[in-house]
Amino acid sequence: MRSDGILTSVDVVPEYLESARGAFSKAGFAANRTRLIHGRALEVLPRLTDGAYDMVFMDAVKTEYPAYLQEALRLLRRGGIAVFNNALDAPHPDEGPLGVAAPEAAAVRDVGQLVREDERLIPLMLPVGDGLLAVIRNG
Ligand SMILES: C[S@@+](CC[C@H](N)C(=O)[O-])C[C@H]1O[C@@H](n2cnc3c(N)ncnc32)[C@H](O)[C@@H]1O
Repeated sequence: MRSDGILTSVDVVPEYLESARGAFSKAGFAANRTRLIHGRALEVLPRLTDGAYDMVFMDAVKTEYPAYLQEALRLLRRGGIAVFNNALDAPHPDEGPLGVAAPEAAAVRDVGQLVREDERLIPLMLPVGDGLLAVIRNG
């Protein structure tokens, strides 16, 4: 982040937010550099300011990824980046040969299609972990 950047994080588990608060403090970030919001992503994101964010990183409920994309595009400034974790989820032995559970896999595929169809967006698939899909909002 830039020296005047602020990180906003949303989670449904208060203990995780407290853990994050402790980690940021331990890493030397002043309390006013982070904003930790308790709640469900699809209830909190609509309350955040349009065009005010440089990056939106998503790693919560995969079936909600298409809705997160719509929220992220509204929140990002032009040139900002939306990043989806687990975009190339590897097969899991408990979940059969198709890998991730079908509705989750379908939602991740839907994000890919939405990104391909939107001429404002530039996608980049990064081979990190289970795949990071980065989407630049170019318009
Ligand atoms: C895979 S973990 C995120 C891990 C984190 N990105 C990291 O690298 O340490 C998913 C997180 O999403 C949170 N979560 C689950 N459902 C959510 C929702 N509807 N809205 C916001 N956060 C949610 C969980 O509590 C959990 O902390």
